[in-house]
Amino acid sequence: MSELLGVAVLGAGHMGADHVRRLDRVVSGARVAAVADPDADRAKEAAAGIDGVAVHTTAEAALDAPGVEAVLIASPGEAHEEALLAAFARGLPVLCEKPMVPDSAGALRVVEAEARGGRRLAQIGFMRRYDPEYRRLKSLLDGGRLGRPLMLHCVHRNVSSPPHFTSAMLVTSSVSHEIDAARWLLGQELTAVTVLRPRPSAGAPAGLIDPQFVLFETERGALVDVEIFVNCGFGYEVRCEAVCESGSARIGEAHTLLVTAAGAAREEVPQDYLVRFADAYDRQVQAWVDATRRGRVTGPGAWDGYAASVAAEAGVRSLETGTRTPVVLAPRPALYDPS
Ligand SMILES: NC(=O)c1ccc[n+]([C@@H]2O[C@H](COP(=O)([O-])OP(=O)(O)OC[C@H]3O[C@@H](n4cnc5c(N)ncnc54)[C@H](O)[C@@H]3O)[C@@H](O)[C@H]2O)c1
Ligand SMILES: O[C@H]1[C@H](O)[C@@H](O)[C@H](O)[C@@H](O)[C@H]1O
Repeated sequence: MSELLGVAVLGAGHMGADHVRRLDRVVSGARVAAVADPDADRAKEAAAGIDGVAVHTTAEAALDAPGVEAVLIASPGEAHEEALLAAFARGLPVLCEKPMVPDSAGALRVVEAEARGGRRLAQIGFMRRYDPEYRRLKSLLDGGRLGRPLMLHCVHRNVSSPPHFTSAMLVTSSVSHEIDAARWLLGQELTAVTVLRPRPSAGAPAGLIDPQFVLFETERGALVDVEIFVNCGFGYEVRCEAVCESGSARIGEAHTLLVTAAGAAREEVPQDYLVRFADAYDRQVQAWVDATRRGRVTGPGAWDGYAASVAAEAGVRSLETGTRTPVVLAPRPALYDPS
């Protein structure tokens, strides 16, 4: 491995361009070796000013570019399976943005391909596991001081959704974060999901079912509720309250800037995830680079990506049918046994 890990970034949109900047200027131990986007101008713009970077319009060409030793996938979810399998075929470690693969059959193919190779290569971009507030909550719950967790109440609000966003994506793209956070915080698999439709907001694009109210059940009887509202118009808000047998703990309310002026105090609310989770993305990518350089995967992996896809797909079915829907996972390959 070279002195600086050579990373190919696939997809140079909102997240991809931000990850290119992060790898180039924030994170230590890595460099951007290639950028690929079918939109050549976008790829060129993201790579501008970086020495020795190859710019391509296909993922395959970027993976085969000189000096590429690892891959960061930030293309749309539908392109992830092909990119992951191409990276595995070359033995390249990967950090893949969520959702790993939006449909569970494709996600299982990724798990099976990695398991066949006998070596963990993929980390999935569930960056909340690196957010300092989420980490404090996790340590508190693991420490057991509050007793067993009984419920998680989660709020996930976006100012607005991108034009391509569908009603299913509220679950597969947005709630995928709560699915992973709940599995990680509670150390339990989800077993069933029910998605309810509150009265639709007049602020949502026509036809989009927004907000939605999602209720997960877990294998040891905890309940997790999630308000997902992606066109709330007023702020990017992510909160989580854990209610345990002898206490509760809440995160997500400390991200405001309090400005006092002209006889009034005003709190500024972040408007998007790049602001709210800036620190988490930096920590996530640094941890991935460090682990990759040691030949390891230490973050959420392909099994976590698969489990999230299954729960989200069951959620979409529940949204369509209005009924409680079981979450059924395939047997977990030994490669993913906890170490
Ligand atoms: N972790 C987070 O909080 C977070 C936030 C936003 C987006 N995301 C995820 O990041 C990914 C990208 O989202 P985005 O908001 O940047 O989307 P985007 O639409 O802004 O960018 C996607 C880019 O990928 C390019 N692309 C399309 N097909 C490609 C392919 N086969 N190979 C390479 N590039 C391809 C597109 O031309 C576009 O430039 C998605 O999986 C999304 O869910 C994660
Ligand atoms: O892709 C984005 C991203 O994952 C954000 O973290 C989430 O808040 C949005 O709802 C989702 O659309």
